[in-house]
Amino acid sequence: MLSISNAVLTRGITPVFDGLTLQLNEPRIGLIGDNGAGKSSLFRMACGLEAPQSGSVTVQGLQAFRINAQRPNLVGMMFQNPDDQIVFPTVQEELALGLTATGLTRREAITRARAFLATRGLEAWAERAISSLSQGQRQHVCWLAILLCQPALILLDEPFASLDLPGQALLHEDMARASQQIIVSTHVLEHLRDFDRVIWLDSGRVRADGDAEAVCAAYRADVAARIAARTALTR
Ligand SMILES: Nc1ncnc2c1ncn2[C@@H]1O[C@H](COP(=O)(O)OP(=O)(O)OP(=O)(O)O)[C@@H](O)[C@H]1O
Repeated sequence: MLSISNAVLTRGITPVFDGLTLQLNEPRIGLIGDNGAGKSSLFRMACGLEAPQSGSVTVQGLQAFRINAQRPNLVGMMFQNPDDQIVFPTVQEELALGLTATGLTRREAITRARAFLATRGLEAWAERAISSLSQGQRQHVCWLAILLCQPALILLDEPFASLDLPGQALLHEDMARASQQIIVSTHVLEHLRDFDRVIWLDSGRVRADGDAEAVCAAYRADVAARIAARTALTR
């Protein structure tokens, strides 16, 4: 599905990836690693927001930078910060945005968005101003927008970060039901327990890749060792 081949990405003078290669085909893939490891950058390349200076990134064989123009519903991305994503003032307009990209008129899209909110018991949200929602509620709106549009590949960048416990449980349930490929970056490793594959990124390189439990255990052990070394230094 998502193929990254020898991608080199540099931001200003900061090297992010220096020849990253990954074939991502499993239904559920987790991305873990320290702050700055490159998780969001990988997502930005995968949805075509950022192109590598060399190498290629394709989704279903289509160059990622062409997705927006040629198949806008191929990849759905949920940003770490919902305010980087939401463009419309009300919930129903925001949800309708992705639907209009699939060919519906604005009126049809709004009707569909309202009906969808009703199926989730959230009809009261339809005309609510986005600015009146909490951070977690905005993240929920971004997730609803993805569910509504049903993109083939879903990228979730720290989707649990602002959600309360019921919201996290709901997201889990929705993900379990979804038939699409989903790639999730998170610092909360428990969320990846049932995943098919986890990749640990370390300074833009793949440090470990494979079984979810094994990769998470390796990362936890590395973090514990670093903390212990730091504690020993400060004694
Ligand atoms: N807007 C930016 N301008 C310049 N460099 C950036 C920018 N955003 C990220 N970087 C750099 O790109 C590299 C990868 O960052 P990225 O955001 O992909 O990491 P991440 O793994 O998603 O981190 P986090 O866990 O904090 O979300 C880091 O070295 C970071 O400093």
